[in-house]
Amino acid sequence: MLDNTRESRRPRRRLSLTASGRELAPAISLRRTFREFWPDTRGLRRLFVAGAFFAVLAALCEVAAIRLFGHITDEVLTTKQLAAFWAPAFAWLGLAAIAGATSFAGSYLTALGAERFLLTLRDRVFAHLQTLAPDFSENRRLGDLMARLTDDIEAIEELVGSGLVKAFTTVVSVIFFAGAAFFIRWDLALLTMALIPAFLVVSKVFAGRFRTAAARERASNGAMNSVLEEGLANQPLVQAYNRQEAESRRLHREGGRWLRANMSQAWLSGLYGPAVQVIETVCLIVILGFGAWEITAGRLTLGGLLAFAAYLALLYPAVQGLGEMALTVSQAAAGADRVIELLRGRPTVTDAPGAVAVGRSRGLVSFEKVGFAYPGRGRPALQELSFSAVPGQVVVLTGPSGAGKSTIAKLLLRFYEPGAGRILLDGVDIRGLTRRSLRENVTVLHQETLLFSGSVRDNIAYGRPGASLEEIIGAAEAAGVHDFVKLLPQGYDTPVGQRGRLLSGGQRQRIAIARAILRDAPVLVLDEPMTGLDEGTVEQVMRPLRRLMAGRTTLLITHDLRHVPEGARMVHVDPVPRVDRVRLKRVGFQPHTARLSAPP
Ligand SMILES: Nc1ncnc2c1ncn2[C@@H]1O[C@H](COP(=O)(O)OP(=O)(O)OP(=O)(O)O)[C@@H](O)[C@H]1O
Repeated sequence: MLDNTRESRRPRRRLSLTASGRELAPAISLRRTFREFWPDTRGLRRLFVAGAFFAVLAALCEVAAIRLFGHITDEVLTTKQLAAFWAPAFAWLGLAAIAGATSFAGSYLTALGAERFLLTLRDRVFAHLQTLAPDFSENRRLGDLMARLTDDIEAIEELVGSGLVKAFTTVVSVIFFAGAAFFIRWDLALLTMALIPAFLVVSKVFAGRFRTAAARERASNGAMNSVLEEGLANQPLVQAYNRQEAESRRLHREGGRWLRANMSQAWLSGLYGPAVQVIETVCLIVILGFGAWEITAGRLTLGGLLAFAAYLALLYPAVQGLGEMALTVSQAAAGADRVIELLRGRPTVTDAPGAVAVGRSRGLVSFEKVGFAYPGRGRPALQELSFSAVPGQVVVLTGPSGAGKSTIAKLLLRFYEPGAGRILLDGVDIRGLTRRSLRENVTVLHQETLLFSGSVRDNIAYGRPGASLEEIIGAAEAAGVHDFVKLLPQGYDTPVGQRGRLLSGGQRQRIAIARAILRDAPVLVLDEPMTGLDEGTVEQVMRPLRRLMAGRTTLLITHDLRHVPEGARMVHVDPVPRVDRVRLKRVGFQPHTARLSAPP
C-alpha cells in the first residue's frame, strides 16, 4: 500500500521543545488543530486529491492482480493447462506496470503537496513571529523556537496534509480488499471481519497513552536541543570558564530524559505490534481451518482460498495502518499544540485604525511624562519621563543600570506602548503613525552589534535593500570600514561569520555604522555604542559616529560620559524607586522625573 507521508521519509525522532524546556504546551483538540491549519492547504488540495486518486488506482490494480492469481491457480496450476497461463500472466504484468506508475504518481503528488504545505505554514508562523515584540523571541529559548518552526510544523503536515491522503487511501484500500474477500466467500469474509473491531480497540487503547508519551518526548527533546544550542553558541564562555564537563553533564542529563521519553514511546510501539499480530494470526488460522473444510467439501477452490488469504494479507496491514494512524495523529497533535501556542502570541502593539504613514520626518522627538511597565512586571521601568530632542542635537540619556534607558529606544520604535504620557515625532503622537513608517525614521545601533552571517557587503546593504555598490562603498568609507575591508581576503564579499564573529568588535561596530549611514534615517538612537571597545578602537569608531550624527537627532544612551560630544544635552534617567504598593496607594506616590542638566 502507498505510504507517502513525511513520517515514512524521515527519522521518527524529532527535536522539539517548549519555552521552559520540559514544560508541555497545552493540549488542543484535533478539531481546533484542523480549524487552525486547514486554510493553509488552500491551493494544495488538488495535489492531495490527485495523490489520493492515484493511490486508490494502485490499490485497485492490486485487487485485480490477486484475482488473476486465483484464476491462474484454478485454471492453470490445478488443471495443468499451460496454454491458459499466458493471457492472465500478461494481464498481470500490465497491471503491475500500471500499479507501479500510479503508485509513483500518488507518492510524488502527495509529497509535493506536503512540501508546499510546509513552506506555506513555516512562512506563516515566521511572519507571525516577526509581528511580535522582539522580547517574545528573546524571552524564549532559541532551540525551542527552531524546533517549533521545523519539526513541529512537519508534524502538523502529517495531520492535515499527507496524513489525510494516507487516511483516505487506507480506508478505500480496506473497502476494496474487504469487498474482494466478500466477493469470493461472504460468509468466510464475515467471520474474519468480526475480528476487525479488535484491531481498532487495541489502537484506541494505545492512542491516548501514545499521545502523552509523544508530548513528553517532544518537550524533553526540545530541552536537549536548547542545551546543545546554548552550549555551542556560548563556546568561548564555556571554555574560558572551564565549564566543558559541566556542559557535557547538562547535555547528558537532558539526553537521558529524552532517552526515557523515547523508551516509553518504544515500549508502547513495541507492545502494539505483537498485540495486533496475535489478532492477525488468530484470523489466519481460522481462515485456513475453515477454508480446508470447505475445499474438502467441494464448496471452495484452492485458487479461491489462496486469493482470499492474499486479500486478507493486504487487508490486515491496511486495518493495522488505520490503527497506527491514530498513533501518528497523537504524535502530530502534540506538535500542533506547540505551534498553535506560538500563533496565539499577540503583538503588544498594532497600527491604530486610520494610522498615517509618515514620510521622512524632520526628526523632532519628544517624550511627555512617559510611564511604562513591562507586561507582567508590577514595577514600572519608566515613570513620568520627559525630554525632547531636535534635529542636529545630541541628547545623552544616562543613569544607573536598569534605570530604563534601553526601554526608551523600545518605546520610540513602538515595540511597546507607553502606559502613560505620549511620545511625539515632529509633534505627532507616534500612536497615530504606522509602525513601518515610524521605524523608517529611526535607526538604532544596539549595545551588541547585530550582524547576519552573510558578507560585509550584505550586512551594510541591510540598511537599504537595493543600494548600489557605489552607495555601499560610500557608506563604508564614511564609517571607516573601507580601510580594513580592502585587507580582507574577498574584500566586500568576505563572510563575517555567525553574528560577525570573524571580525573584531570595532570592525563590527563600524559595519553597523556604515549600515546606519546607508539607511539615512533622521533619528538616531545609539545604545552604549562604545561598550567593550578599548580606547584606540573607540577613537576609530567615534570619527564615523560623529559623521553619522551630523544633522540628525541623536539619542545617545551611555554610562560612559567620556565620549559625549560637545554641546550634548544630558538627561538623567533615574530608576523608579521601589515603593510598597499598598503604602503607595495610601500615601500618594510622588513620581520622579527625568532631570535635565547643562552639558558637562
Ligand atoms: N523584556 C523585558 N521584560 C521585562 N522586564 C524588562 C525587560 N527588559 C528590561 N526589563 C526591566 O526593565 C528595567 C529597565 O531595563 P533597561 O534595559 O531599559 O535598563 P537600562 O537603563 O538600559 O540598563 P543598562 O544600562 O544596564 O543597559 C530593568 O529593571 C529590567 O529588568
